[in-house]
Amino acid sequence: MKDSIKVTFLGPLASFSHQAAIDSFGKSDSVTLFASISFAEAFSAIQNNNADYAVIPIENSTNGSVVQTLDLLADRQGLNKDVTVCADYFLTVQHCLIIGAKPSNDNKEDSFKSINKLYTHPQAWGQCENFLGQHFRGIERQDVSSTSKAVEIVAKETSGQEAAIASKLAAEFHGALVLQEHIEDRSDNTTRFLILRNRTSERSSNIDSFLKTAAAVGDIERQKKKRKSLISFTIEHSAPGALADALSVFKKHGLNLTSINSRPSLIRPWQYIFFVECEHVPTANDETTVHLAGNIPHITPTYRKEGFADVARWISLDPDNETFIYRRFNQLGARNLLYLQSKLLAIEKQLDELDKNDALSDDMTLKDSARTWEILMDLYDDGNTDAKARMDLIVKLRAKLKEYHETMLLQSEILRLKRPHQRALDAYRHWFQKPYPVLGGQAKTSLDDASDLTVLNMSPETDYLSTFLRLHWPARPELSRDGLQNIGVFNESSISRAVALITIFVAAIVLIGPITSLYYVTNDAAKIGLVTGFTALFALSVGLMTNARRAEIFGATAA
Ligand SMILES: O=C(O)C(=O)C[C@]1(C(=O)O)C=C[C@@H](O)C=C1
Repeated sequence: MKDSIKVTFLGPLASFSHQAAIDSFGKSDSVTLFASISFAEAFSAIQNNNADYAVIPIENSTNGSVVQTLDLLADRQGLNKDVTVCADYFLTVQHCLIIGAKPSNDNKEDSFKSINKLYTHPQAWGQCENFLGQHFRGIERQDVSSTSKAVEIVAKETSGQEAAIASKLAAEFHGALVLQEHIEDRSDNTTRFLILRNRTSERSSNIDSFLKTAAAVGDIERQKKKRKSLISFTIEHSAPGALADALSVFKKHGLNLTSINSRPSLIRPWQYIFFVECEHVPTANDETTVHLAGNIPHITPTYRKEGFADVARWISLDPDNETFIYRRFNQLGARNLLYLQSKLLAIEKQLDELDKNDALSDDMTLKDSARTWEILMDLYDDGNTDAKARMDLIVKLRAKLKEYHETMLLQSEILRLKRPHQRALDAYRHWFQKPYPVLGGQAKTSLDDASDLTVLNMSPETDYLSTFLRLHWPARPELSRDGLQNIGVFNESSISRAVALITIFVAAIVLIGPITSLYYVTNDAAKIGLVTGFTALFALSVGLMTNARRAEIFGATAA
């Protein structure tokens, strides 16, 4: 027997999401419906293949978008990268005011008056604003994870002081009492649900074979004719008209825009992720939406760069290139040179043996070939085996020695490269590791051994003043990969400018100071004290504010 398909929805049972799941997939042995405690949990059930489908609300005709769902679709942390939308379903949503037990008094208005706290899902408040404004102005409202959770809470409360906003079905399911039906502002109040699946899963690839009725995907004729797509992207928000240009591409391709939403990108303020839904009639060779993204000017499809591409993006972000940090492989470099050296030692020994052989030979021409290149060449051209052996060895030697010397020079360059700054290394490590290492395999360990790391840019100033300023410079915060922490980012040129200004100012004081003060001071002891003080101050400021070496400080102070 085939495994039943697993469908998840926002629980507990009897929520509107549960109703939408039953309507879409039906109730049978081939379908297992199970509740998730949040939308995020339903998304991760799909990502981890713990569910085949998830039924998630995306928008309501009265109250607009479900922002929690948009945020999960934006997937800023790359947690749900395989989650995709495969169908949608429209559910008429009728709300009721529900209490835990029968009120003592039959007068509805009196029962309303005894209620001092209301519970429901945040999406439901805005769908019942007229009713709430009329009867419950100023009454405490408590957001809960779903409408059925709200009923579960008030069902335990029998004083009639707490009420939930939810469906009639939820009231029946939890054994609660409906005080007022149809409290929604509009009789056509409808919530649209998306049906999600994991794009890598074979099992869920044919949604049509699982949907209970054609209604679950809308009018069947309409579905045959039109295809719906949800595309998310960001734009270069500083480019004038970028959004208008992006949207005009949909028109050009005959795509009817049915909705547009945006959420903050959380990369920088006032930059947005746009969600555009469009409908079009598929053609025989339908690749419209596939090519669409490439045709939108200034568009950045909001897929997250992964792995090596993501690390390369991060490394190149730093304007001072302090993050060009790589392993230097000191041990491997040393070992490679040792192998090359051993190879040359072997060639050297073979050459020595050939020399000995030629020296002891009775063949006078061969002996001469040790001294005269032309004779060696003649012998070689005549096919003399000794000369051939020597020539082959010379060619080998030439290639190996070249390789050895080139490697040596490269290695000596590499040895001159500086260690990364601890500050840059800490920021890189933090970004690389949180919430999980961005690279897999051995590359995961590439930043572990600080003593074997090198930074490729020319090291910025290493004097004490620059170091002090770097530690205290007001930095622009940038969100780390885990979305939890801010990393301080600043431009090294601001530090250089500040150091230059402070240095000029102090230099002026230590040079002009003694001249002017000696003019006014007449006492000899005070004069000696002043000269000593200013000389010490000069030596100290050169030591702290410049990267002069000891000999240079000594020389400058003596002068
Ligand atoms: O709380 C529920 O019952 C849900 O299924 C969630 C939800 C929503 O988020 O839109 C579903 C339909 C209604 O619009 C109200 C709440």
